[in-house]
Amino acid sequence: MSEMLTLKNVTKKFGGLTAVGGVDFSIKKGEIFGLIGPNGAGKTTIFNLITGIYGLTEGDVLFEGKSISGLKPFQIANTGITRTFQNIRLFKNLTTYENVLIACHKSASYGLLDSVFRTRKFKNEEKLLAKKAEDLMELMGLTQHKNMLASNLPYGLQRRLEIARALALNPKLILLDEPAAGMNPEETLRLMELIREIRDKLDVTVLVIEHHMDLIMGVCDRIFVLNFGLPLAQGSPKEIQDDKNVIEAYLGKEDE
Ligand SMILES: Nc1ncnc2c1ncn2[C@@H]1O[C@H](COP(=O)(O)OP(=O)(O)OP(=O)(O)O)[C@@H](O)[C@H]1O
Repeated sequence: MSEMLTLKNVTKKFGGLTAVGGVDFSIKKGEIFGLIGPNGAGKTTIFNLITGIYGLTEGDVLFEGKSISGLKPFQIANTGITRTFQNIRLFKNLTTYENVLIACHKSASYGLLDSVFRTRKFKNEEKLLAKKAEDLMELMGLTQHKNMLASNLPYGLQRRLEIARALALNPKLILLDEPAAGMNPEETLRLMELIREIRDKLDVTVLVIEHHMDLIMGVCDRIFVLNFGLPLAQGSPKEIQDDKNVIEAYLGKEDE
């Protein structure tokens, strides 16, 4: 498996606070990679550094072997990295279908005149984009809620809709920021299956931040643990579960 994303000595300081310091990890193509750590450990900051929302203080981020540090967020999205957010960001007054379809239109190749004169090119492409939106809704279990306003969807489905929208941009790598937040155990289990399907059916590599340990341990190939912005451990779910430092970071020392 070739390396898809590589973080080298990734560091972000906010004034005197080192939110992320000296983080190194590599994600291989086709992996489901987990990023965990206690609250405030720096996980979302790492997503913001990868996607260009924040600039790096030190270090480098490479995507498919090329540095992407310094690129603007839209340029990074164009290389094939998309994400979801901890606080859901949907078009609340549009339907499920419209939310996905708008994102699909990012890949439309027809011009303004084609759309004004409704040329054959326009009509053919519109059909393909509609089919793509339908397929994504099907994959994410949203078809029966197609015409519901995003604001009226139950919370768990809004999270799935966010993922469908991120997938509509044809990513090679998707970053999921706490996708199971607010979900019940049954919804979380379904989400685990969906994350596997995204990797297996769409050939998308996944980097996921999550506090639900059942999800992380059940779905990830490898896991990276951050504590106070610093690397704490890296390994398979079993290795992480048995790691003394990780147990201490989450539960505290036995004699405390
Ligand atoms: N824009 C910012 N300005 C100043 N400090 C920030 C900024 N963004 C994050 N921080 C700080 O950086 C640290 C890491 O925050 P971050 O949100 O990345 O943690 P997290 O691991 O994602 O936490 P959680 O699990 O609670 O979402 C925190 O101390 C936070 O207050």
